[in-house]
Amino acid sequence: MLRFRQTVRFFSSAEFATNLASTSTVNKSWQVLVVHPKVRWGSGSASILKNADRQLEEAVSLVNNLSNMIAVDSLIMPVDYNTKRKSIWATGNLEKLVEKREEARATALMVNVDVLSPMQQEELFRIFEVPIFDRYNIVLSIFKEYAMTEEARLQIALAELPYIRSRIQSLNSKRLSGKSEILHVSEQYVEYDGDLAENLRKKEQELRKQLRELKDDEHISQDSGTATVAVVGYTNAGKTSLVKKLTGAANLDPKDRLFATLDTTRHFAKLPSGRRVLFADTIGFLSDLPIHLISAFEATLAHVKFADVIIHLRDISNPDWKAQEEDVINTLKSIGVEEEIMGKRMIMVDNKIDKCSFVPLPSESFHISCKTGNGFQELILKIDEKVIETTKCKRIRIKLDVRSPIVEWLYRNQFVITEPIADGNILNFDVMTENVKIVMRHLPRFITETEVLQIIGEFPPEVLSYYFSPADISFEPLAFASMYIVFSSFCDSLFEFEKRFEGYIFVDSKGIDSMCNIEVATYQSHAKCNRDEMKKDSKCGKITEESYFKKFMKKLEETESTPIITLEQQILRLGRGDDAKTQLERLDTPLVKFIYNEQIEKQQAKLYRNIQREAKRSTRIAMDSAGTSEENGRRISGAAVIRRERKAENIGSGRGDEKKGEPRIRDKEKEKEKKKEKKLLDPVKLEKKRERDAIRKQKFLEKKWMNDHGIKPTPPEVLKEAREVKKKEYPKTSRNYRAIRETPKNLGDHVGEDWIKRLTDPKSNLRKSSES
Ligand SMILES: Nc1nc2c(ncn2[C@@H]2O[C@H](COP(=O)(O)OP(=O)(O)OP(=O)(O)O)[C@@H](O)[C@H]2O)c(=O)[nH]1
Ligand SMILES: [Mg+2]
Repeated sequence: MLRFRQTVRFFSSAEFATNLASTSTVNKSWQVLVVHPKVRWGSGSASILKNADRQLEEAVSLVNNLSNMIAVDSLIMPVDYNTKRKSIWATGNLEKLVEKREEARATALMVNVDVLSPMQQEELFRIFEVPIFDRYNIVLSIFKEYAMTEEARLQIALAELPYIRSRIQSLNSKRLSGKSEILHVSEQYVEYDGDLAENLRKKEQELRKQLRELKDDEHISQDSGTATVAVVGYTNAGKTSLVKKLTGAANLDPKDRLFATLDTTRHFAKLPSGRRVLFADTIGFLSDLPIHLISAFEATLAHVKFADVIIHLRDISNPDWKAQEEDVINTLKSIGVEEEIMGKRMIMVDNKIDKCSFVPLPSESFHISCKTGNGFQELILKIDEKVIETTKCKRIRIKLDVRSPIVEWLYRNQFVITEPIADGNILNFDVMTENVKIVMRHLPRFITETEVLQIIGEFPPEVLSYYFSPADISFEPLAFASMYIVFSSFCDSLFEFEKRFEGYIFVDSKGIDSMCNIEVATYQSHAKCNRDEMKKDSKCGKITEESYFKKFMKKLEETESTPIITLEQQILRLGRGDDAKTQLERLDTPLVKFIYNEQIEKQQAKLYRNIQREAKRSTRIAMDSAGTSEENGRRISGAAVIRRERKAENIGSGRGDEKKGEPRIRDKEKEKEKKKEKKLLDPVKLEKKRERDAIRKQKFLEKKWMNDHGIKPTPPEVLKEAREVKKKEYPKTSRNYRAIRETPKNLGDHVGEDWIKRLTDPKSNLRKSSES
C-alpha cells in the first residue's frame, strides 16, 4: 500500500513530461489493458439487462478493431455508485490495477466508460503513467480508420468538435499546457494561437456547409417517387448482410467487425407488388457513447428519419439482445425519430436464428437468418405490405394515350410495374401510385377561384381536394394563376378532365385571355389536412380581450363626459381648407393617440433603463481596471484605488479635501448625467428631435425623387461659386453682418411681433448690442 502511495504522490513533473512525450496516439502501436468499471450499486449502476462480461468483451473487440492497438489483457474492476470520481476507483483497486498493468506490460489503458473528463484523464495518467483511452476515443479512431467516403469523413470531423470544445478550458490551464496528448486532442488545435472556441465554431459551420452541399447533390440524383426502407440495429447485428440478401448488391461486404459500415449505401429492389424500393444500409449503434458522436452522422441518419419503413434488426443470438434493443430505441429517439413513427413504420426482425441454441418464441417480430435464408419470404411480404400502407400506394390499371406526357412522367418516377399493353393509340398500364396531383397552368392573371370553379362545373367524384393559387403580378408579363387538383388515382375522369381543359381558353374579368395547359404536378406531396379545417389565427376576432384595448376603453370611458370633437366642429373643419399638417392631425383617432402616448412612455422608460445600465457598466469597468492593483502582495479594491487616485490629483475624495463651495467631480458627473436623463425624458425635446428627423427624412426623399426623375443636384462647384459671389457682395464685416441678419427692411414682414418684443425686452441681446 505504502509503495503504491509513493508512486502516486511523488511522480515528479520532469518524469511526467518525459512520459507525455511518448503518449502521442498517432502512428504508434499500443498494447492495451482493457478495464471495465462495473458499478456495483447506486443510480449509476448498469442496466440489469447488461452483463459485465459481455460489455468487457465488446470493449476488447473495439480495441482489437484498430490496426495500431491490441488488447493484451482485460478485467472487470468494481466501483461503487458511479464512475465520476477523479480517479474512478478507490486506492486499493487502483493499486491492483497498477500491478496488473505492469504484469501485462501494457503501454495504454482503456477504461470502458463513455467519456472520461479531462480531470480523470489527467489523474489516471499520473497514476498509470500510460495514455488513458475511453470508449469515445476508441470509437472515433475506428471511424477515422475505416471511413471511406467524403460524407463519412466530414461527419467524423464534425463529431470530434464537441469533444475538443469541452477541453478548451483544460488546454488553456497552466497545469496541462503543452501536455495535450493526455487529452487526446490533436496538435492542430493545441498549436492554434487565436480564439480556439471561435475557430471551432467556424470549422463547424464550414463542415455543415460542405455536408449540406453533398446532401443537395444526392437529392438531385434521388428519385422523388421511390419509397425507402432503412435497416437499423446494433452494430454487427447483420444489417449489411440483410440488405445484400434482399437486393443482391454485389458491392456490399458484411464483416464480422464492429462499425464495419460507416457510410450509408442505398440499393434498389423490386417488391412482389412490383413496387421498386430503396433499401438503406446504415451505421450501427453502440451503447454508452456520447450522443453527439452518433448524431453528427445527421446526413446518414436522415435516411432513417425520413424512411417510409424502418427495419429494426436484432442479433437474437447475442444474450444481450434485449439491452441492445433498448440502446437502439434510445438512440433513435435522441436523433429525432418519434415513438409514434416507430410504432407505425417499424418492423422488428430477429436475425442469426441459425446460431441460436434455443427456438425463438413466436412473437410479433420476424425470425430470419441471413446465412441460411430462413424466414425471408414472410419478411419480404411484410415489407411490401408496410410500404403500401405507409405510402398509401395502390396497384391500378390505367389507360393512356401514347402521346400523353404522363407516360414519360410515370416511367421517370418508376410508377410503372408491368410493361404496357398497346391497344391502337391507347396503352394499358399497371402502375403503383398514391393520389395524383395535377396542375392547371397559365390561367389569366386576374381570374378568381370562383370564376375557375364556375367554368369547371362539378368535379368528378375522384377529386379529393383542390387549391387555387392566384397570379403573382410581380412576375409580369408572365403572371399566371394556377389551380391544383388532387385525384385519388389515374382514373378515367382524370384523362377526360385533361382532354376537356388542355388548350381551353380562359378569360378573366378584365378581358385578358390565356390558354390553359394541364400537367402532372412536379411535387406530388400535398397538404394532408383540409385547408378549411386548418387552425385559424388565435388572435382573430379577439380584440376585445386584448389588455391594451381594455385599458384604452377604460380611459375612454373616463374622458367620455368631455367629447373629443363635436359633430359641428367636425363639419366646420371639413369645410375649411386646412393645411396638410392639420389634415394629418385630423386622422388621429383616440385609439391612435392612446397607442402613440403608450409608445412614447415605453420609449422613455427604455431610454432611462439604458442610461442606468450604461452608467453602471462604466463604473464597473473603472472598478475592474483599478481592482487588479496589488500592493506588497496585497490586493486593493477598485474603490480604494479610485480614492487614492483622487487624493493624488487633489480632487478630494474625503470630506477634508473638498474645497468649500466647490462640488466634487463625482457630484458634477452625477449632475451631468441627471441633466442628460432629463433631456432625454423631456417630451418637448423628444418632439423636437422627431421634427428634426422628419426634416432629414424629407430631404432624403427629395434627393431620392430627384434621382429617380433624373434631376441632378446642383454641383458643389456651382454652389461654391455662388457662395464666393455672395461673400464678395456682402463681406463679413461686423457692420454688414448685423445689417444682413438683424435689420429687416420692413420690420413686421420678417419677424413680426417677436422683433418688437425683443427690442423692448430689457434682457434681450439685441438691445444690449445696440446700446453698445
Ligand atoms: N451465423 C450467422 N451469421 C450472420 C448472420 N447474419 C450476419 N452474420 C454475420 O455477422 C457478421 C456481421 O454482419 P454485418 O452484416 O456486417 O453486420 P452489420 O450489422 O452490418 O454490422 P456493422 O456494419 O458493423 O454495424 C458477419 O460476419 C456476417 O457474416 C446470420 O444470420 N447468421
Ligand atoms: Mg454493416
